[in-house]
This record gives sequence, structure tokens and C-alpha cells, in this order.
Amino acid sequence: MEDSPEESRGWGAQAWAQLSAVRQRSPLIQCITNFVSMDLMANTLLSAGASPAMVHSLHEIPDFTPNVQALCVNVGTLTDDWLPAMKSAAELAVRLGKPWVLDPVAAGASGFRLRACLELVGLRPSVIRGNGSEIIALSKASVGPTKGVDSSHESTDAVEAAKSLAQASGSIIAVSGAVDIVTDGERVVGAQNGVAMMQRITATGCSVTALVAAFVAIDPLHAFEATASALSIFGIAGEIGMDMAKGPASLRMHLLDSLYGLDQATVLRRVNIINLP
Ligand SMILES: Nc1ncnc2c1ncn2[C@@H]1O[C@H](COP(=O)(O)OP(=O)(O)O)[C@@H](O)[C@H]1O
Ligand SMILES: Cc1ncsc1CCOP(=O)(O)O
Ligand SMILES: [Mg+2]
Repeated sequence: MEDSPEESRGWGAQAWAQLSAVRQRSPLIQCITNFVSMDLMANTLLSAGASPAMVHSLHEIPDFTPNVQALCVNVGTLTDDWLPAMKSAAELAVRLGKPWVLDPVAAGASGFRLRACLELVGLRPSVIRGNGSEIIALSKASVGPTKGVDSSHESTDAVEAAKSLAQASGSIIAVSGAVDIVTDGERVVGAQNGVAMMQRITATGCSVTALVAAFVAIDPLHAFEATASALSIFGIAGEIGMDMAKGPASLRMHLLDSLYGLDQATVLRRVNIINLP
């Protein structure tokens, strides 16, 4: 069933309030992320008004993590030596009551990666954001033939997997795709913003996960709503960016410019989040 205009306006007003809070409070987001994504992720956070720091040495976590407003952990280029820092930062964030967000890149691509992701899920991330294949692999805890970091599933194929993963983990689960699905295991919403060309830019998934961390940082008691808002806002930036873009490279630039320049009227008009069964 379609949402009433009142409900749609509610989501738009909430997304605008949360984006405004990110801009005003500029939360410090610690990112332990893959080498491919560092640039776009940091620039996405800066364009949204947040403050990124790619700090991943195990030795720095006791001093640094207590000062951040949220942590983003991404296993995209995982090796043995990075995992202890990811786990240590996540454990400390939980102990200090700070939100942390997991991006289980290519979770089903190898046993090593899947085991690492499952260990991280056990450390109770506030939010897990992946594509359809990643969320299905995590939910089934199984390795299989994959397209690596890309998805071979639609996000809508992963709704049941997302709900059961949310119930088993206690985390909010977000599945990106043509429709971005968000669930806490009971409620399910779909954010229907974005353009297909976003898949042709590496690290857009990683970057929207970091944006989720920034939104959850400023509204940790409403992680479900903050996650849906962040996905919708990033999608709107992609839609507006696409009007000026000629292809992936110029979309990357225009997406960042559009995220930086989003105003209230545009957010209220374009946020498209609906309840799903
Ligand atoms: N077909 C699509 N239509 C609109 N937006 C999309 C589409 N596919 C992906 N996106 C958007 O691109 C971003 C990255 O998502 P995705 O490609 O699923 O992640 P990943 O890069 O981790 O596989 C998200 O903001 C998502 O909403
Ligand atoms: C190409 C690649 N290889 C390892 S991590 C990575 C980036 C993945 O980024 P995203 O999940 O946002 O597409
Ligand atoms: Mg990804």
C-alpha cells in the first residue's frame, strides 16, 4: 500500500532535519575502510558536512576512538592484519555507547571474509549496509559463487534475508539497490531515490555506508530512520547529479556537489521513502 502524502512529508522533514544536524554538528566519523573507497568516502562525508578520519592502526584506537561520534568498518580489501583493529575499534565503540556501522563488502566471496564479517556482526553493529548478495550471504552464513564486490541480486530479493539477519543480530539492516531496503526485523521501508549509473562508480556503496554512520551519529536513538534518510539523501544527490553528468566520472563530481548543495525544498520534494510489507 502506498503511503499517504502526510507520511511522505514526514520522511522528508525528518531527512532534512537529520541532514541539517549533520551540517551543524559535523560529527567525527572514524573510517576503517578499503583502499579503493577512502577518497570518495571521505569526500562524501565532507560534502554532507561531517568530518572523516581514516584511522586504522590498532595502536591508535585507544586514544582516537573515544573521540569519534561514530565508527564505520568496511572489509573491502581485508587482510589478516586489519581485522584486529576493526574488532578492537568496534568493541570500544560498543563499550562507550557509540554507534558503529558495518559494510560487509563481498561477504560471500571467501571463507576468510565471511568468517570475519560474522565475527564483526557478533560485535553488534548499529547498522549493517550491504548490497543484495552480501546481505543474503551474511544471513545464510554461506560462501558461494559471487560477482565479487558487485551484487548478483536485486535488493528486493533480499528482504526476507535482511529481516532474519536483523532479528538474529539486533542490527538495523540496509540493502542497497534500485530500491534501498531498511529493516529492523519488524518494520520494512524502501527508499526509492538514486540512479542506476551510481553502480558504475566504485565505492558509492561504501560511501553511503559512511553517510549512514554520520546520520546515525547525530540521531543514535533513531538509527532506523537515520539509515533510511541517509540512503534517500545520497540517492537524491545522485538524481540531481545525473542531470548534469555525461557518465560515471562526471556523475562522481556532480553527486558530491549536489550533496553539498541540497536545500530544504529539494529534500522535501524528492525524498521518496515508503512502507513495505
Ligand atoms: N539501479 C539503481 N537505481 C538507483 N540507485 C541505485 C541503483 N543501484 C544502486 N543504486 C544506488 O547506488 C548506491 C550504491 O549501491 P550498490 O551499488 O547497491 O552498493 P555496492 O556498491 O556496495 O554494491 C546506493 O546509494 C544505491 O541506492
Ligand atoms: C572494487 C573493490 N574491491 C575491493 S573493495 C572495492 C570497492 C567496493 O566498493 P562498493 O562496494 O561501494 O562498490
Ligand atoms: Mg559494497
